[in-house]
Amino acid sequence: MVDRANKPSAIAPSPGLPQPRVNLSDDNSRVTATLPTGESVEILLHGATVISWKSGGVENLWLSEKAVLDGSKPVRGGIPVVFPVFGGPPANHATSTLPSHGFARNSRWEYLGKSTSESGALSKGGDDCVKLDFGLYTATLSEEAKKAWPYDFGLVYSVTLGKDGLQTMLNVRNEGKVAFEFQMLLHSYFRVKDVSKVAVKGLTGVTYIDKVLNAQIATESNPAVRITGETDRVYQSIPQDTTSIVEADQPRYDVVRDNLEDSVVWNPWKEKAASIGDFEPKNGYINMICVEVGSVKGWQKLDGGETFEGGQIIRSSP
Ligand SMILES: O=P(O)(O)OC[C@H]1O[C@@H](O)[C@H](O)[C@@H](O)[C@@H]1O
Repeated sequence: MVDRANKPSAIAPSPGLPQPRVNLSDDNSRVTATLPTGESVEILLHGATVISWKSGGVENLWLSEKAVLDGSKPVRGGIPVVFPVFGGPPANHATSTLPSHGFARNSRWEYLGKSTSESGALSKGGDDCVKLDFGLYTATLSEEAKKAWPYDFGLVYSVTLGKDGLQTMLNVRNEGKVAFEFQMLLHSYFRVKDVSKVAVKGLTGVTYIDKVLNAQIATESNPAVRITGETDRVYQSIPQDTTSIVEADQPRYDVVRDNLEDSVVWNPWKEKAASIGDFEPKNGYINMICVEVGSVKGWQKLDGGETFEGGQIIRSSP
């Protein structure tokens, strides 16, 4: 055998790349995931509520110090999932006996497992993001909720943590033969340093219902919506996909809607925060703003076997 002068050296086996770490707590109450680059997310099985999302070492979500995390009531803060009705249910509708914002945020979801994907919206290749799936079905619903909303449904909520952001998607499936109508909303509480320096952009020209002003209907003329008092507005049929939260003129969060047309902008301000028992500290309204993506104008209707999927990608600039 002739020895080649420029024999290639043996290819070294590629060292194991660091993987995302995923942990289900010993009491089966929460799932945490951390990327090798340091980003992390924490989700309670109660409500499939994301209660923490950190990037660049900074917490992006506001969580009340008095938030009840034991499953006895919805979580005040993080990202509660609102389904199948937004706000107080209307009389004469199939949701009429449900609690405000529905049952999803107050039900125990099942953890369906993790996957890493190279093709997701937040992936740039390799194992650089992790997707956590949670399920809620008619069979696992409380008897009370089952009675109040007697449809055969399945929800899969996927939370994907990437280096560049967080994606949360809700998939709704009608598992039965009878059609049902629903609304959905992802009630994100964003953490800010000082809400008086915040502007919400991307809503110009959009019609909204002002819940603080007796549900008066108005059109947003301001390219930068500022929060100067109690704010509770339901922006409808928004043509622009992205709503941006800017703080002290610096980009802070971009909220990109996926197959959802509406967004609620909410801040309780001083008096309302004082009246909410689990809202602490009482001046915490200074450090939060809710921009909640959803489908809340009218109803989504699903016939038997049909599915709907909608959600958001949030990018943070800490
Ligand atoms: O206190 P809850 O049920 O969590 O709701 C908080 C707020 O949620 C917002 O989505 C509503 O527009 C507000 O009207 C409401 O006050």
